[in-house]
Amino acid sequence: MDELLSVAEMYRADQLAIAAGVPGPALMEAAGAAVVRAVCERWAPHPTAVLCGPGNNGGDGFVIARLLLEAGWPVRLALLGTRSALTGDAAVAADRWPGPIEAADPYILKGNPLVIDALFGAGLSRPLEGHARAIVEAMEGRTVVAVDVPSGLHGDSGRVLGAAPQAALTVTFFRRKPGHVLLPGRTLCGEVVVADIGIPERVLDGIAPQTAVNEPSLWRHRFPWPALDGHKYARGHAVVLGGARMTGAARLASVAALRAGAGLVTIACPPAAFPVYAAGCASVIVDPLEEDGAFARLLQDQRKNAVLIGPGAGRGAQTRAAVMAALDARKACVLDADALTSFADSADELLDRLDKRCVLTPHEGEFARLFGDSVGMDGDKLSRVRAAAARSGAVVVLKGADTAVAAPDGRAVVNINAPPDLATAGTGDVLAGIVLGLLAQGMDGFEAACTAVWLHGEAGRALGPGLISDDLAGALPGVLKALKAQD
Ligand SMILES: NC(=O)C1=CN([C@@H]2O[C@H](COP(=O)(O)OP(=O)(O)OC[C@H]3O[C@@H](n4cnc5c(N)ncnc54)[C@H](OP(=O)(O)O)[C@@H]3O)[C@@H](O)[C@H]2O)[C@H](O)CC1
Ligand SMILES: [K+]
Repeated sequence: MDELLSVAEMYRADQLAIAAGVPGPALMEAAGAAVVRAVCERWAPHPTAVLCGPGNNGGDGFVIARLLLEAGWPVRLALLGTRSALTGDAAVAADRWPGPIEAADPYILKGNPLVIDALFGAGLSRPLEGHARAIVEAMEGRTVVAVDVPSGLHGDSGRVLGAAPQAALTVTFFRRKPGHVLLPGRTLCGEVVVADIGIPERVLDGIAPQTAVNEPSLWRHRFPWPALDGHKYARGHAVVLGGARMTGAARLASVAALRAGAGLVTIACPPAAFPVYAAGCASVIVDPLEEDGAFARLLQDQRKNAVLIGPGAGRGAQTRAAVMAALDARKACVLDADALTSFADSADELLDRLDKRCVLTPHEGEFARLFGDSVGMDGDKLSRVRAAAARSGAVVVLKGADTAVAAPDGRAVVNINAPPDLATAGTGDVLAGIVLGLLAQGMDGFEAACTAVWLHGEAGRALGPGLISDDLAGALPGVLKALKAQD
């Protein structure tokens, strides 16, 4: 599993490693050596400036400068702050640096195309200002190798505090932090190398991380592959509420639910729209809702076990009533788009009714409308999605290029396989449909959401530039085949 450790958890990992007998200076030596290894694998020796900060990130810098010098590289080292203010392992590392210590002014970058950024790492505590900010800004246009994180990037949030350089390579230690995968951090880090510096894996038992990169090892063992002796009803009967006018959304979602493995999919729609839906995918059942209360009656069929409401549903009382009908019928639910926005003025009415069999799939705008009052929009993506899941009791998928998924019990993942090509109309409807298809097959809400987000990203990658949402469901068989081959 690819855990993501918060800054506090990373410090804990350090302490646990030291308590287990790995000396602090040995960790710093290994950290520096790992950076040098990564650098030497990518570049031939050329003039390099190592910028060291006042803490242990700077200590790593002193090790790196010494090892590069020993490897024959032309190296200059500059320190932000004074040598006498260095303490602990950083002071030990500075003692072992044989060369001059220069002042960290932008001029040191002149003539040094490669910059090792060891100014601030996990200990960044406030926005960069003044001198620190000036030297970070002066790195623009150079090839930057960041130690742990680009200085100014916060390891928990992925946000920039004041300024941060664009790194070509970031070498971090033991595990990545959320800031390496959340935007804009992920972009600023460039290539990320995770180095083993001798922290024993078992320290994770004492930390029990709750955050991970979304990858198949988290949920593959629960994927509902069809049984040889199964039949279609064993694979669930999913229902999609179709709207009167934006009919494409429900059609995209229904096909995606089928491709994700649901045994049957029904679109329930206004009678006037029946011909449009019926002319769509032949594998989808279309059921016109002839009179008031017809949707609730349709859901009385116990075999219909999962419901999607929102894509193209229209905003207002009718959609709110449909959501309440699905919740009253105790179906596994995916609520997306208009189903979320319809509760913008009465969020608590919805949030008080949800449970972990409900998956909400908002983008940032829908999230603000539904959770703006209870959770707020100031926090980073991971904190907000976690707070939203805790508030609602539901699984929340906060969509974007760095989609994050949280369960009400505190578990969360960040998804990293989605290409930018997925930023096109209708792809959210397809995602909602994949979640629906997995819920219909009995997957638990959090696992269904994580699986769906990953499958959606892989389908996007398989198609690449030029993809439109109509293509995505068709790419799922190939993605699923490859996933199955890994078993
Ligand atoms: N297992 C590991 O991950 C290992 C990591 N190592 C490296 O250690 C750093 C973390 O070191 P730490 O000393 O805790 O923190 P930093 O070096 O990142 O920064 C702390 C100093 O920076 C000052 N600071 C913080 N923010 C600012 C700012 N905006 N402007 C100016 N100065 C700032 C801070 O000052 P305070 O006043 O806040 O105290 C500190 O002086 C980790 O990232 C790794 O690189 C080890 O090598 C071992 C293994
Ligand atoms: K750094």
